[in-house]
Amino acid sequence: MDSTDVIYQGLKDAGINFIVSVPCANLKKLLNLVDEDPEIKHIPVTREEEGFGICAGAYMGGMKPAILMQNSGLGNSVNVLASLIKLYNFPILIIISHRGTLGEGVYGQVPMSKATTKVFDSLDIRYIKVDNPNESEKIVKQTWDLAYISEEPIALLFDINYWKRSVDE
Ligand SMILES: O=C(O)C(=O)CS(=O)(=O)O
Repeated sequence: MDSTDVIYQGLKDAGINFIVSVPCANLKKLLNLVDEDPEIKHIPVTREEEGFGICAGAYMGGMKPAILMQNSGLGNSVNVLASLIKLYNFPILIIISHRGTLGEGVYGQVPMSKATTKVFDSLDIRYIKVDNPNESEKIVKQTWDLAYISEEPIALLFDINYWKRSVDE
């Protein structure tokens, strides 16, 4: 198991069965695991705001939704998060590849990196920075469970160095 496998296992433990995604290089393996899983309906989308709307509909249809995205897409999602997801209390597990953090090589990733937590704070959306892959499976499951009972979206932030860390076997 590596740092991606434990996130995937947490999604399975949580019973997440509907996932939308906008790709990021750091999510490549997770996207493949999700796409190959017959128990998960995977919908790749072109913009994160579209994905949040689809997750809302899936939840109303009885599914347990998550979105896999890069933090840069949070900028595309402010209105849908405020005016639909938060307003009508949709639980969504938000798995974020947090780019622009230590080790980032792409300058264009820096502005949204600094804005990410401020945007979540302004929207009153809880977020958890996950640094230790050994805790990821439990955190992913518990975060969905908390999102579900509190009827709200909750984000997990995985920075650039997270994906380089190993899991204690
Ligand atoms: O591939 C990605 O994850 C990107 O966002 C493009 S780049 O910022 O890595 O160039």
